[in-house]
Amino acid sequence: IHQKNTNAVCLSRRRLEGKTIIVTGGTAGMGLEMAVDFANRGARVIIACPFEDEGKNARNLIIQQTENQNIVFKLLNLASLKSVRQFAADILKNEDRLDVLINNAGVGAPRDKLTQDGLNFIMQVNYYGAFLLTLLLLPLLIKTGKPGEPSRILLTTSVLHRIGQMDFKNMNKTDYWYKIQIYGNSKLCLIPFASELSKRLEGSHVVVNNVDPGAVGTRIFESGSKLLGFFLRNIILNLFKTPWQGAQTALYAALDKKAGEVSGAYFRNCGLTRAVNRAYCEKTAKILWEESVRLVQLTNEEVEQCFQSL
Ligand SMILES: NC(=O)c1ccc[n+]([C@@H]2O[C@H](COP(=O)([O-])OP(=O)(O)OC[C@H]3O[C@@H](n4cnc5c(N)ncnc54)[C@H](O)[C@@H]3O)[C@@H](O)[C@H]2O)c1
Repeated sequence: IHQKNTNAVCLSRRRLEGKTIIVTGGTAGMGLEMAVDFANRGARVIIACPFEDEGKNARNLIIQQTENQNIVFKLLNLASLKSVRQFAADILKNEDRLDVLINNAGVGAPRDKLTQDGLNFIMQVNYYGAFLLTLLLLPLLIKTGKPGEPSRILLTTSVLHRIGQMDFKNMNKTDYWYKIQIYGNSKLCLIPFASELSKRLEGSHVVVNNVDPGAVGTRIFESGSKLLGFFLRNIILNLFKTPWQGAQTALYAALDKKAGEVSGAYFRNCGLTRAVNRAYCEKTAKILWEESVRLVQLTNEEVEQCFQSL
């Protein structure tokens, strides 16, 4: 239904005065580019990550570049269920609206195998953390969305979802031969999550979509290996999109009028496309939902509360 923009640049001229946008990981890479763009359009932009210095520097840089003072940095560690709950509670208490939630933060290389919550580190940052945060912020998103002007949730996936697996008996397995497998698993989970959530939000003015930025030259896959680091910096990164280019699909999905008319969809290169077929199995999506609720330790009453204002 959409004309594909082959230059893959978000052409929207929409202004965002009076709107509030959260960009997780809006402190580096593509997230920082998104935050600068939203700030230039006049939005209140909340950026979040677990690193105080990175966050403060990013906030200063955005204010300097855009002259928009309405930029907030908040600590958020997606690898901790407690931190996600604290961040969400702070937002629900202090913000009166939330127009766009961009679940952008992600990690590629494992730091710790398991987190304090007993979950696989990459799975928790890339998937469970985004799952919990999104559910907890639903009341504010539902309150903000209006007919013709929905609030929007974006979930950042990757072409690597294609190598992903979902083994419900072993969701937090760490001993894969290729570490990139866990990254693929986490990115695959975000697709049935978007489908299932979009169904549960039917009748509301909230849309939820996946965005796939393509291959982008950021620090995400930097590891301790000097040789790999050399290849990444000098060879691979030059072939990839720049962070600004990589940010364009998320900007399109957050701003374009037509992109706000679909839910449960997958965007790449500023246009609609589809994920791998098995990502759309309804039965799998339902099992994944239940399993995720259990693993992020949400009670059924809490889940009901998230949707209460529907
Ligand atoms: N770079 C690529 O080629 C590529 C391709 C497809 C998808 N993606 C996805 O795009 C998103 C952005 O990646 P990027 O390439 O800009 O990476 P990046 O490493 O430059 O930025 C990642 C951001 O996430 C934040 N972050 C890291 N750990 C966190 C945690 N525990 N809690 C909260 N925030 C945390 C970082 O502080 C940073 O702001 C990620 O979800 C990534 O998986 C990237």
